[in-house]
Amino acid sequence: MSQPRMVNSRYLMAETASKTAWEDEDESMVARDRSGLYLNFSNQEARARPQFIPALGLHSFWWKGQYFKLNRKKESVFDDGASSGGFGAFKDKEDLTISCLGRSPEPIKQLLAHTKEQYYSAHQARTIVKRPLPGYMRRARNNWQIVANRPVREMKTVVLEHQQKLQVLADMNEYLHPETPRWYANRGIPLRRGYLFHGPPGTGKTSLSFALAGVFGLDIHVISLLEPTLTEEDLSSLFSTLPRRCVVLLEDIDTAGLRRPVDELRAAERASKKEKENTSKEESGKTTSSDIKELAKVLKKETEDKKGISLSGLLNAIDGVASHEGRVLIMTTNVPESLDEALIRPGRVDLQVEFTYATKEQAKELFIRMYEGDQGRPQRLDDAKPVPNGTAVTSSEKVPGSANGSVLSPETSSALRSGELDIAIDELPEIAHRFSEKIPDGEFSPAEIQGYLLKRKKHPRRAFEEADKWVAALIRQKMNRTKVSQVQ
Ligand SMILES: Nc1ncnc2c1ncn2[C@@H]1O[C@H](COP(=O)(O)OP(=O)(O)OP(=O)(O)O)[C@@H](O)[C@H]1O
Repeated sequence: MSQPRMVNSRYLMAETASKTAWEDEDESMVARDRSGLYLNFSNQEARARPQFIPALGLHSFWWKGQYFKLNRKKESVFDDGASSGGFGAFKDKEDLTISCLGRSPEPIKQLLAHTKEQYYSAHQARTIVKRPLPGYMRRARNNWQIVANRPVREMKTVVLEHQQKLQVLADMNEYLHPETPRWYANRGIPLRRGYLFHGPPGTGKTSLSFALAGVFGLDIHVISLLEPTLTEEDLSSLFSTLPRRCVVLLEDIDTAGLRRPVDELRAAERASKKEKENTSKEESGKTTSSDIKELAKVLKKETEDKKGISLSGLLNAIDGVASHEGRVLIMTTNVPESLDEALIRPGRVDLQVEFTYATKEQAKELFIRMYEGDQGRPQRLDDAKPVPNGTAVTSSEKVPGSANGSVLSPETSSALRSGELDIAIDELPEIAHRFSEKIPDGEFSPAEIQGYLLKRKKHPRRAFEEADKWVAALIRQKMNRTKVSQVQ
């Protein structure tokens, strides 16, 4: 649609432009209620300006001095659902035919290369998030669906020990290097890399995974083992249909209740045997071996009926023959101790990263990040400068007011100058420091601190002043193990 001839074509189709949550919107298109105080989104789509695209049929345009014809054809085809094992249904199939004058297909090849380039430059600063298709739609060839296309999460927004970040970045950078596959192949090592991110909830495990996908420009494939319709066969086929390079995020592997059918059964058998023995001693040998067999049968049935992914099913998927090589697997857990050793043995997990409750230093960084101006540009490759281990770190990695940098970023300065915040320009590092002094070391998660600050989004001074009360209330809440917070 960037072709002037196409935009001015006399045959256009108007589409309601539905936007994703991340797309910029024109404020003037949003109505207000009668008081003028609150935004009102009723009939938002009807009010939005339509988007014009070439109508079905024949169009023509010029590109780089060459005349092209574009034919848009749409037809309904019947998909009998045989490949998906589902029900048949009519589906729209669209064909775009591009032709040009002359005998050589070269101009068309160039045009396609150009469109591809345009598409990628528009999507460069975004991360595509994919999840498994719903159970009934899974197909042999593609089981993944795009669920989000969001702006890249910049690495600097994940507050972690600098060294920790660098370690993962360097490891992943080396693994993704084009020469790595040959190196692995020459040594007969399967081309896989696995990380275990462990730590309490809300400490940044998922955030770091997204930021890593952003740094390396990879799509992220998220699987929750808690998904009720996910079978072991699905899991294997999901792993076998991954793209060449990608991040796979297996969340909360501990809560999945990975069952271990054989072990469980044996343990149950042992327990029941013992119980029987005790009873039989008491009842002077009335129990027969057929009783035990009967019980084992019932237990076996129960185990088989249990839904979910077994440990061997998961191991099969992540390193079985069908498992795609080249991917980076990130597993996250709140309770690493509960994991089976087999799951985290070297080769399956190559690097463990521990996430902890926030230190004072991290609380300070979170404070500064919260009140930074939001004119931040998406991270670009030319913003990155190499560090000795070969990994790129953005210049904004240095945190204002922290040990490794003391200057405010231009965005922060401009936000402060524009009077959006309730403090003066040079006060932020000092207030951030004084705020962090009030936060007990290693007791609150970054998510908790972020939540508190978010409620005082434009008021760093208030956030600092009310921190004592909030800290005391949160400590009380944690001690009493109550979910109800007194100060928010
Ligand atoms: N280290 C951190 N730096 C910056 N933001 C963080 C950090 N930890 C948590 N947050 C914020 O807290 C929220 C939850 O974080 P995230 O989902 O990454 O935590 P998690 O460790 O994966 O939690 P869970 O174990 O519950 O999945 C996010 O909004 C994130 O921005």
